[in-house]
Amino acid sequence: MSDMGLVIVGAAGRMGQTLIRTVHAMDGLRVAAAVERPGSSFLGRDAGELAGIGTINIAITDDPLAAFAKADGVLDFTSPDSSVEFAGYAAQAQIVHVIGTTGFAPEHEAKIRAAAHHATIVKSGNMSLGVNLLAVLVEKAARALEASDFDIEVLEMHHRHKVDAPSGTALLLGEAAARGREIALAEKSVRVRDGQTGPREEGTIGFATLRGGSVVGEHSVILAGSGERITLSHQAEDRGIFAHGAARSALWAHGRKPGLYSMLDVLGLN
Ligand SMILES: NC(=O)C1=CN([C@@H]2O[C@H](COP(=O)(O)OP(=O)(O)OC[C@H]3O[C@@H](n4cnc5c(N)ncnc54)[C@H](OP(=O)(O)O)[C@@H]3O)[C@@H](O)[C@H]2O)C=CC1
Ligand SMILES: O=C(O)C1=N[C@H](C(=O)O)C[C@H](O)C1
Repeated sequence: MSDMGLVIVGAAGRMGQTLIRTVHAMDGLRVAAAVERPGSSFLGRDAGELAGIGTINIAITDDPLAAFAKADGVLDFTSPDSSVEFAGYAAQAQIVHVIGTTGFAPEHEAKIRAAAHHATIVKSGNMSLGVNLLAVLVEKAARALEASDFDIEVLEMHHRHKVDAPSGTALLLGEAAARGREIALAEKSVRVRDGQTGPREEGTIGFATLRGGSVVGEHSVILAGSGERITLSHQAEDRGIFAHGAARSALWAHGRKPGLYSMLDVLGLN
């Protein structure tokens, strides 16, 4: 069988460059095209040279429709509005769309669900094996420990360039805790605390966000009881873990029927 051809959108970004290196090195996959925005200073540059692996004869283009038409799938770590647009194109082309972008509003999520009637979409706030396994552990811990005894807080730190908060991973871990507690996260999350907050409300899930320097991604879920505390955590040391998960998702999704899947489906952890 021929290699699966993938379009990397946002090819010049931190994840885009990591994806170019990962896909180029991986058996069964090839870089079919690399896309940046119209007007980008990277247009026309060779995607391999930009990613530090030498020429791969793929010039960065601003034409996603033409790129999607000749590919089997798309790896997308861009922005919420762009990912919604790309999901529409992936639906038209009836191909695989792996979405790693974070920071979606409910309106974006609804449009992605609609696109998944025709595209095979894998979407996750964190594509690493470690974080998805952590989510399974968090769900179990939250189920085992009563809300009256243990409070749950999610703490995250990322590099100074990150534009959304809480991180997609923090929300994914919060959702896992909420599943364990059989509550709706949207009704029980406390995303900001400032000033005279009053005491902590039992059963809520709190979020705290740190930003600075070059931190790739650190997450802790703290289950705090009286006299003891459990901390489940993950440190990402290299963006390659996310790119590897995205590439693996594309291979898993290839030939599968349209729908909206998660990394838990890909990893068989669901
Ligand atoms: N799920 C996961 O495992 C992970 C998710 N992420 C998420 O991925 C996203 C990107 O992160 P990161 O790589 O650090 O960000 P960067 O800003 O470094 O990269 C994003 C790139 O996408 C480009 N882009 C945006 N919109 C378009 C468009 N319409 N067409 C073509 N190119 C576009 C940007 O161009 P421009 O600068 O011109 O806008 C930029 O080059 C974030 O949402 C982040 O949270 C990151 C790591 C792991
Ligand atoms: O923006 C990032 O860098 C990351 N974003 C994802 C998130 O929002 O959780 C995943 C990872 O932590 C890196």
